[in-house]
Amino acid sequence: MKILIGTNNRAKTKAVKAISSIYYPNAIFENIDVPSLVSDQPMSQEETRQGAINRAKHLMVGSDALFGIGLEGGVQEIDDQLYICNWGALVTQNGDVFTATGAGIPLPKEIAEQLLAGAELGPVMDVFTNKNEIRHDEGAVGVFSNGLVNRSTMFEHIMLLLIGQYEFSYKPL
Ligand SMILES: O=P(O)(O)OP(=O)(O)OP(=O)(O)OC[C@H]1O[C@@H](n2cnc3c(O)ncnc32)[C@H](O)[C@@H]1O
Ligand SMILES: [Mg+2]
Repeated sequence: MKILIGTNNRAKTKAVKAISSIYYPNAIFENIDVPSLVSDQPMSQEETRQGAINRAKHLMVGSDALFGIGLEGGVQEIDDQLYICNWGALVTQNGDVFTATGAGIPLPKEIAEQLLAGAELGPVMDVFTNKNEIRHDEGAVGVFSNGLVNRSTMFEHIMLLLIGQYEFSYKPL
């Protein structure tokens, strides 16, 4: 039984494997770097959700896998604050699409201003933290939650919501 992961990002991959392995212990995982077909830095909930769906759908074209998982990070402006937002999509072999959204916290003003000027969160966070590629590790959510919720834990929650909906929909009543 194969599960496809639409990214090479390590934080996302860790979340998909951790949660899927609980429910499908025999699963074999394959990472495929599919296009999200949205901006590199999605700027709304709608765009972020669409990126996750596009990735998952792309994975399942002509595939015999159990399902494909697309995970996407973005930001959304509410009331002069820029919140990170996160979405996931699970697409099955017969084309069913399940979606779920995850945690959101506001970014500090100095970070938000750079994103609104066209920068991407990943590189901006690396400069801010003086680290390399934190999008593969704790991520912005990990930094600004003081390490209490890191990027992969946050995507694990989305994975639970996706697999939960998938299992519910195929459950005999
Ligand atoms: O390879 P992919 O799967 O695209 O992984 P990614 O890290 O680029 O993740 P997304 O495209 O889903 O995220 C969109 C942008 O926001 C950045 N980003 C999102 N969440 C982040 C986080 O928690 N910490 C740092 N950067 C983040 C990311 O680097 C991108 O610039
Ligand atoms: Mg990306």
